[in-house]
Amino acid sequence: MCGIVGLHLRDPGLYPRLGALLEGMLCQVAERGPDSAGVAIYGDRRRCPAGFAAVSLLGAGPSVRSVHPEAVVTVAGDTTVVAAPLTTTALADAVRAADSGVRIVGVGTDLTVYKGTGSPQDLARTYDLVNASGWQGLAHTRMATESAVTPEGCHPFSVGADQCLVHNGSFANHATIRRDLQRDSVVFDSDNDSEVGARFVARQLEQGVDLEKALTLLCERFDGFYTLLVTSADGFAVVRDAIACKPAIIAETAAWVAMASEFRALATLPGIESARIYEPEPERVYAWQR
Ligand SMILES: NC(=O)CC[C@H](N)C(=O)O
Repeated sequence: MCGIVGLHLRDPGLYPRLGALLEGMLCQVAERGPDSAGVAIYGDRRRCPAGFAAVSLLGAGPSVRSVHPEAVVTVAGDTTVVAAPLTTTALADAVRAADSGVRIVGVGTDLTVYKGTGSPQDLARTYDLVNASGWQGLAHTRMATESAVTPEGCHPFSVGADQCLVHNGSFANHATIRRDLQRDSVVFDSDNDSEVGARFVARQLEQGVDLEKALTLLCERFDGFYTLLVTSADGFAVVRDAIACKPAIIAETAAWVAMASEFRALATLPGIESARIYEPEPERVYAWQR
């Protein structure tokens, strides 16, 4: 199990409703992942003001408040979000200097990430998801297969600026790929197999490969089961393994692109009656750009 939902808005008129639409979608896949739930929001200027960077943190102490005089700090359950008028690198460095025990689980100039264990419905309230606005968002409900039920093991895995990956399934050869990446100095935050996928994609993007190609390379390298939704500063992409045994459905209208593990999560989106609805084919990358 595990539930995935994602919404990429094309119509700016819907931006104020992003969080409310996403919360409705998330609640429809709650029982697919009762262990934990995570959310990523792109473009909510209340959470990450224009000209600011934001970092999402686990295990943050009060000292992170001192990173910048204009810092905006929000605590949402296990996650603390700190936004400040700095570059992403300067903010991450300042946060680590202020609190050496903190784990950074999201960073970007347009992105805020929330993770926690517990019931997805409760967590949606904790993250104040209903009031989020923005142009893109995704959410994941987790039933753990590969690592402990902890906030660190929760998806999304956001390991590069403004990037996120959520996964339904399990990678069979993740330990081998983890070792290969570690040999190339890649550092991991959790034992989760999905983090290996996120680190692999981040590495490709870092080397100048686009999101579509990065996911094609992932299909060549990773064995096992997966439906993945991967997002970047301007992208939204879906891919499934060669057997495609994990469910996925995509719907598109002129106003939005949406994907979910199950159709019922899409059933109440505005305009769904006239959407183009289809099941993504095995090992084909579906990608959209803002
Ligand atoms: N049930 C799933 O799809 C789990 C996804 C992933 N393997 C994890 O443990 O987080």
